[in-house]
Amino acid sequence: MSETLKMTSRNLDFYYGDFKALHSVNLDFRECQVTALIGPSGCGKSTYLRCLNRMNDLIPISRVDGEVMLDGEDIYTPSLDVVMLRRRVGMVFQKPNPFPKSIFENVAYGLRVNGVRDKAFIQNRVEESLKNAALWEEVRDRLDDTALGLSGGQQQRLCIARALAVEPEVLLMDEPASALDPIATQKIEELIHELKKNYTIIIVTHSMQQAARVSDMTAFFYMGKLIEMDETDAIFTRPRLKQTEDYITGRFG
Ligand SMILES: Nc1ncnc2c1ncn2[C@@H]1O[C@H](COP(=O)(O)OP(=O)(O)OP(=O)(O)O)[C@@H](O)[C@H]1O
Repeated sequence: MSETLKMTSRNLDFYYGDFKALHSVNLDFRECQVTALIGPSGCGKSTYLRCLNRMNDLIPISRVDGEVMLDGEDIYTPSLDVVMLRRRVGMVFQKPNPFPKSIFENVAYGLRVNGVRDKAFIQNRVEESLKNAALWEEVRDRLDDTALGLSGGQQQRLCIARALAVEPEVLLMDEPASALDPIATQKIEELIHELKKNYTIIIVTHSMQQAARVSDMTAFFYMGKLIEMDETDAIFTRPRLKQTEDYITGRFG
C-alpha cells in the first residue's frame, strides 16, 4: 500500500457567511487509497469534500482558512489555475447528472472543453474511460444515443467515465450510490475497488456498511469537526473515542 500523501488539509476552517461549518480539519489522504467520510447529516462532510477541489468557491458568501495541499502544493494559492485543479481532482455527485447529449459526447466533454481536437485520441479515450467505469459492454452499440435514456446506475457510471476521461489523480465522490438500487450500488462499489489501483478516492457516504466495504481509511465528522480518522477496520471494530463508537453503533445520527 502506498505511503505517499496525495492530499492533506491543515487547520481547515470553512464559513458560510457567519456560520462556521468546518473547524480546523487536519486530514491526510494516501495515494491509491479509498477514504470514507462519515458522520450524521449536516456535520460538514460534503462541505469538506468540496473544499478539496475548490467547488465551494462558487458560493459567494463562503470563506476558507487553512491549507489544502495536493502533492505538497497549496490549492488555495491565488495564482493556481482552478480549471487545472478540477481536472486533477475530479468529482462525482450524489445524483447522476449526465448532460442532455449522447453517451459519447458526455464522456468526450471534458476533453473538448480542454481543447482536445484529435478525433482518434478522443475516440480511444472515450472507450477507455467507459471500460474503466465498467459501462463499455452495456453501451458500445449505442454511443450516439442520448445519455438520458440510460438507467440511474448506468448514468452514474457514465458520470464516473466522464470524470475519468480527463485523467484525474483524485476522485471525490459525494454519496455516489445513494440514489441507486442495491444492484447498481454493488456495481459502483466494485468499480471503486478497481479504480483505487490508479486513483486516490475520497467518498462521502451515509452508509456505514458501504464505508466498511469500500474504504481503507475512515474519517468520522461531527458538527464540523473531524473526530477520529483511522483504518476502516479499526474505526468499526475498536474506535478510540466514545463519540465515534456511539455513532457507528447507531446510538445517534
Ligand atoms: N450553501 C450553503 N449555505 C449555507 N449553509 C450551508 C450551505 N451548504 C451547507 N450548509 C450548512 O453547512 C453545514 C454542513 O453541511 P454539509 O452539507 O457539508 O453536511 P453533510 O455532512 O454533507 O450533510 P448531509 O449528510 O446531510 O449531506 C450544515 O449546517 C448546512 O446547513
